Order: sequence, then structure tokens, then C-alpha cells
Amino acid sequence: MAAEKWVYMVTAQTSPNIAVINYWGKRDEVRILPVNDSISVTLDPDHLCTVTTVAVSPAFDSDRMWLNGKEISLSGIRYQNCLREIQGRAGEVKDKERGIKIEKKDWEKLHLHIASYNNFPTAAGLASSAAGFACLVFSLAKLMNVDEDASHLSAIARQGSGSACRSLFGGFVKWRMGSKEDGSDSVAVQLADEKHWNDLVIIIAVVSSRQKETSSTSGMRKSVETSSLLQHRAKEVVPKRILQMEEAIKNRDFASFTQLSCADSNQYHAVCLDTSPPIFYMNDNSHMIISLVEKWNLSEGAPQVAYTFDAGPNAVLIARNRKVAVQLLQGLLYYFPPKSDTDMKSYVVGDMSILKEAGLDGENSVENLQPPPEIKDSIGSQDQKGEVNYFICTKPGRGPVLLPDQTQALLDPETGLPK
Ligand SMILES: Nc1ncnc2c1ncn2[C@@H]1O[C@H](COP(=O)(O)OP(=O)(O)OP(=O)(O)O)[C@@H](O)[C@H]1O
Ligand SMILES: C[C@@](O)(CCOP(=O)(O)OP(=O)(O)O)CC(=O)O
Repeated sequence: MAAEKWVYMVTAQTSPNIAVINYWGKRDEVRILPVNDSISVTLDPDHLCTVTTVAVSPAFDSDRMWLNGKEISLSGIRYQNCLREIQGRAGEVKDKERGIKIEKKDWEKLHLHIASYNNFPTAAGLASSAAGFACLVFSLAKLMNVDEDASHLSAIARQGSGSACRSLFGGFVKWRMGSKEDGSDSVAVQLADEKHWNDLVIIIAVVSSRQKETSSTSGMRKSVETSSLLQHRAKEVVPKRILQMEEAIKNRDFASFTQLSCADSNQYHAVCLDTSPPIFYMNDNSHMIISLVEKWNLSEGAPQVAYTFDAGPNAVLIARNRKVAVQLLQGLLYYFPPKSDTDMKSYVVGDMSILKEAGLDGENSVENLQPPPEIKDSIGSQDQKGEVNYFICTKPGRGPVLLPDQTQALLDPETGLPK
């Protein structure tokens, strides 16, 4: 290793994933091994993403990390487990042009600087820990020239946050719970890539972007300790649902997909209620959204929209195609209008083309919006209006990628400190 004060770094991007068959409950708290398999869809990083830059330099005298611009401690067991697992697999790195050579044995003496940024709310039930730990593990693996495939990396990301293992892939992803004690077979596998079912449109109603009261980690611990419904769900219900969901995804069978996703979300929140003391992640606005979607689906005779709620009140709505997504957005904006001083461009973010197709991108005021006939005829005109902070329009997206453009790096290439 040369004595020069070079900084060697890489930057990567990943996106959160949203469960359609939920992970809730661990059989091993330290290795993060679940009590059931789960299935998720990875979101499009063009709309929601984590960007992480990892750097190594002989000039660094300790491991440091900045999250969303603020320095945070890396001493927690989850960060330490990920760093140790990756370091144990580190290879040799050579950059002839810059005269950099790092041998395997050098890694344990070198220190890291890590900067990460989520372009969506952190710790608010939008899977920031999933995107965050997946990005951390993926970028470190690239930095340290780790020769492992995405499934092996997923088993490392899992030790940062269980659901993070699924963000190592794009499209539809299954986390196999595995049966080995050391967790080596508790890995994520891709069921279908993001192009497989590209009619789907995802609209997230961010009902609250505040930090939630009960973290997923402590919530699921309490559920394992106290909920008998959780035991029944893990043993009797989820194994069958997983097989059915795999079939539904393979055959792009939206009716089965919706039935399974909605039933699983509702059962997961029932487990939360069955926990002592009970955990309430959804609120009145979440319930209102469920009721609108259920009534609409019922009256259409065939499901148009699936929903799933994470560990928070935010609704993730999956529309069967763009036409339905446009109707859905119109309906949502009718029942959850922006406050009078809110600009539409900050009220609906992500894929703005849906807002445009809904005819609401320009001067047209949302106040003039009538409930879309498809929804109104189905559910009648409901006077009650609810509150949503904002909406995100997106779709299934790809897995992790490297961002080779140095201007996207979050650390300064000379100092290795946040830009
Ligand atoms: N970009 C990131 N890089 C590394 N760690 C992150 C990143 N973003 C979030 N985290 C970690 O994840 C924690 C938040 O996880 P938590 O499970 O509470 O919320 P969430 O993942 O947003 O919601 P949920 O898992 O319920 O959908 C943060 O406190 C931080 O430790
Ligand atoms: C409701 C969920 O989002 C739970 C996610 O839990 P986490 O992965 O955040 O929990 P830890 O493993 O303790 O970090 C469902 C899911 O994503 O499958």
C-alpha cells in the first residue's frame, strides 16, 4: 500500500422495496432470520432512491458515516455486522493510473468514510432501512472488489435490516426464510425483473412522513412475544400465500395478486393489533383509502387496484395499468385535496406524466375536480375528505447500480468528507 494520501471511492444507487407478502417476526434477532418467507416489489429509483458513496483512504483515521448530511454512529451492531461480513470477503484493488494498490490484508487497517442520502422520508414506513442497507452493502462490495453474487450480498444486507435483502434485486423479489442456523440460506432471489409486468403503476399516499412511534424492529419483537395470530400466520397462512403469489406474478394475474396483497396487508396489521400492547400503524386516512379501493374493486367486478401498508399509515396502491392509475389519482385528489397554499408539483411527485394525463398538471384547479365517474358511480359521492401529505407516482424498478459520474458522489474526491 502506497503512503500517498489518495482517496478511492465508489457511488451506488438502490431503491426501497415494498412487501406484498409481509415479513413480520424474527426467529433469530442477531442474524435477522425471519419466521416466514416474504415477497416484495422494488420501486423505480428514478422516483425513490438512496445514493451512497463509500470511500477508503490511508488518510482516514476512523470509520465515519453521514446520513442525509448528519454524522451518525457506525457502532451499532447492524452496521458492524455488515462491515465485518463485507471486509471478510474483500479482494485486491488496483488503480494503476492513480498508483493505488490495496491488498486483501490492507483492508483491516484502512478506514472508511460513508455518505448516504435518501430522497424520501427516513424511518417513516417507506423502507429507508431497506434501500439504505442494500446500498451500503452493494457499494462496499464494489469498493472492496468482493466477488459474490447478489443473493450472497443479500444475506449480508439482511443483517443490516431484514427487508434490505430484497433491495439487492429489481422487479419482484422473494426472501427465502431458510432453515440453517447460521442464516446462510436466508437469502433473496429475483422472481421476475422490472420489465416482466410493466403495466403496473404504483401510487404511494404519504399519509405521514414523521418518524413512527414503534419501529419495525421493536414492533415485530413484541408481536413474536405476544401474538398467537403471528404463529398461525407464519405456519399456516404465509406458506400457501407465497406459492399463490409466485404464480400470480408469473402469470401477471392481477386479480389474484390484488386478493393476496390486500389480504396479507390486512392480516399483518391484524397481527399488530393482536400484539400486546397493540400497535396501530394505520390511521383514519389509511382506513379511508382501503375503503375507497375496496368499494371500487367490488363494483368493477374485477380488481383494479391492490393495496399494501407497511409499518406506517402510508398507502402503497398498485394500479393494474396506466388508465386505472389516472382514474385512481383523480379519485385520490378529489378525496384528499391539497391545502389551498400547496403547489400541485409538490403534492404529486415522481412520475409526473400521470398527473398530466389526469389533466391536473396545468392551471386546472383541483377544486374543480369532480369525482371521476368510474369511482363516483361505484362508491357514490362521499362528502368526507381526508388528509395526505403528498403522493408519489412510480412503478416497479431495477436493482442496485453503480453511478460512475463523479459529480453524483456525496464525498469530496480530495478530502473524502461530505461535499
Ligand atoms: N441511506 C441509509 N443508509 C444506511 N442506513 C440507513 C439509511 N436510511 C435509513 N437507514 C437506517 O435505517 C433506520 C430507519 O429504519 P426504520 O425501519 O426505522 O424505518 P424505515 O426503514 O424507513 O421504515 P420501514 O422499515 O418500517 O418501512 C435509520 O435510523 C438508519 O439506521
Ligand atoms: C412491515 C415491513 O416493512 C417490515 C420491515 O421490517 P424491517 O426490515 O425494517 O425490520 P428489521 O429486520 O428489524 O430491520 C414488512 C416487509 O418489508 O416485509
